[in-house]
Amino acid sequence: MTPLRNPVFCALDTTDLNKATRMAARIGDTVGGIKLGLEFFTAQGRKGVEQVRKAGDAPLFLDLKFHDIPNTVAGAIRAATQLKPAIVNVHAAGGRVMMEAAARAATEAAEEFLVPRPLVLAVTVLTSMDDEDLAGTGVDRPVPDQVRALAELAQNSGMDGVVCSPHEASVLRADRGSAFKLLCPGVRPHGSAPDDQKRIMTPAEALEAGADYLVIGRPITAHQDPEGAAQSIIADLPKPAAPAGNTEDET
Ligand SMILES: O=C(O)c1cc(=O)[nH]c(=O)n1[C@@H]1O[C@H](COP(=O)(O)O)[C@@H](O)[C@H]1O
Repeated sequence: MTPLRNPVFCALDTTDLNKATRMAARIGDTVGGIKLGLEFFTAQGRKGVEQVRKAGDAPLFLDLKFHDIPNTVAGAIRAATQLKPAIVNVHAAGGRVMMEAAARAATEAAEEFLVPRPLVLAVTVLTSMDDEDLAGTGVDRPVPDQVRALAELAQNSGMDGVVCSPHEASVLRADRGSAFKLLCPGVRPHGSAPDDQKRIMTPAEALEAGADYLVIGRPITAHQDPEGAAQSIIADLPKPAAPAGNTEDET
């Protein structure tokens, strides 16, 4: 993936094409990337995605969270790859064979259609869920244990990284190494409402915990000044460490 200007993907969760296009035009050159997900795609489809990405001129995370039999997911990844997203995703709970098929489909589609290969990430446990919600699905271990197990499965199945909450970022960074991408929603600047998110941290805390990318939606899009909100979130991020050997001569 080409380097981003910063790690923040802004989620444009709306069914309204004009609203999404206007928002992309307003914040597209401030944020690191734009995320379009199920709400927008179900209403506006591929043409809508193309229109928003032209308006925003920022890398696209196409968040469709595929979870189906391997053949169906491979076909969906193939179709998604043609839209030239930087990132696509599937649910890790779809299992090893499904994730292997997804990774292979991204590689093959990129070669066939002469487009960049997107990163394929696996969603572990949704950031809107806590232990009780997870237990309700029949999984009795605590959320962090389930996230660690799904991340291991995802890495062994050829995923480029996972979607997790910032709460799990530091342990996954230690478990899975520095090359495995960690993309974290569930990010809220100080003073923002959690909304339906249950495992949250601030943008700075999430990056310090080891996140590579942050997904932030409503704290920007529902703000009365979305550009200002995005700029202030980005200004407060810790600066990346300078490369080794690049220290200034202080004499
Ligand atoms: O895959 C995702 O992007 C995702 C995974 C997850 O576990 N939690 C989560 O919130 N998301 C997405 O991240 C965005 C978060 O939006 P806000 O809660 O408005 O910041 C939404 O578009 C969600 O669909």
